[in-house]
Amino acid sequence: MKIAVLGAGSWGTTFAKVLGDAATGTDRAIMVWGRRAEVVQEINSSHRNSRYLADVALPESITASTDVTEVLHGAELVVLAVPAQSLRAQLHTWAPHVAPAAVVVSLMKGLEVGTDARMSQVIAEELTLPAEQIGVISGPNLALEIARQEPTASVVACAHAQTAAWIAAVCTPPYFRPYTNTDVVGVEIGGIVKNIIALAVGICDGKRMGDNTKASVITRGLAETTRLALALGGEAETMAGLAGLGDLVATCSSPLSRNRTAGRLLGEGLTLAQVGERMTQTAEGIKSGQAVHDLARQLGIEMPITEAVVAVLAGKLSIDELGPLLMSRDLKSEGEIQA
Ligand SMILES: NC(=O)C1=CN([C@@H]2O[C@H](COP(=O)(O)OP(=O)(O)OC[C@H]3O[C@@H](n4cnc5c(N)ncnc54)[C@H](O)[C@@H]3O)[C@@H](O)[C@H]2O)C=CC1
Ligand SMILES: O=C(CO)COP(=O)(O)O
Repeated sequence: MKIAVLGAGSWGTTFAKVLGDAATGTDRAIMVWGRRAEVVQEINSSHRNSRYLADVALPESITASTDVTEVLHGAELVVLAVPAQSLRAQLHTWAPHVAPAAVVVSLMKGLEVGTDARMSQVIAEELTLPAEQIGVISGPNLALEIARQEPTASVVACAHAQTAAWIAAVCTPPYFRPYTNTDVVGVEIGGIVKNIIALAVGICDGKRMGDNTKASVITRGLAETTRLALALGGEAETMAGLAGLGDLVATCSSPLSRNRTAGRLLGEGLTLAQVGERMTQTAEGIKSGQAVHDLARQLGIEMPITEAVVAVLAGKLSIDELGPLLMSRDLKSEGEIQA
């Protein structure tokens, strides 16, 4: 079996390792596409990607190339792990090389700015694939912890349960346990919005705020994530699961999170441009925030934390105004779905 992983960053490389470790001793071949020749060369010569994964050793079944034609040739599973805003343009180039029967899986947690499309929708449009060939993987999945083989659960979602089960069976090494779900919308929305909530929690950290404050942001963040997911046809149970609550907790708690780190730097007083200079990896919430905000507006959904974070990112709200703005909202019942 051949598997193509497009994107040799933190999560793409880690997921390639998951795929390799899930099939030790078989003839599975995993080929990774990377933009940078030096990253590709290091994977091939030393079985490492030190730029993203320090000294983690990669399985020998993984090879890499900068030539996407070679990587996609004969791949029955194609895994996509590039920054969300770059996916559509990349798929224009990649589409002719994807086998018509291939199952395509998104690892990405972003919403496309301008179209408000989820990554599974971008894939469906650009590759003209049916829903049964499109999967999404999301959950509390900080790449470096998984690369270090720390036990982790995740969610494989596909509208067709059989495809989800097939994908899950392909990516189950001893340290990674995927659960299946047919709620693609809920799984994707959970992964997208938690990045924005993590920016807010990071801001709290940067302002040296305590755990009550952060737990309040996380919990109300889940409430607004759930509102959006339900409005789009997602399920409340998904939001209480690994791709909702699970990912939100992991991302908002971990110093490994790029989104929380970006928020912390903003909270410490750096400008967005200065944060951008410091970050070497993708913090999807910074760009997706605007798309989530636009989508919520269109649907008439209140997402106050997202709205406030987006205003901060746009320079329309100062960090010091953020807390008082959220605290002065009208009082309401916790049970109100539209609150
Ligand atoms: N790192 C993590 O812990 C996790 C990341 N994700 C998601 O996976 C996706 C990929 O993230 P990471 O691998 O962490 O990011 P990363 O920043 O570590 O790597 C991104 C990769 O995409 C490449 N890239 C950058 N701009 C590009 C462009 N315009 N066209 C094509 N390739 C480009 C980079 O060279 C790099 O190989 C994101 O949507 C992220 O939210 C999801 C779960 C865990
Ligand atoms: O999605 C992630 C964990 O599940 C990674 O979060 P960050 O992109 O904030 O690092």
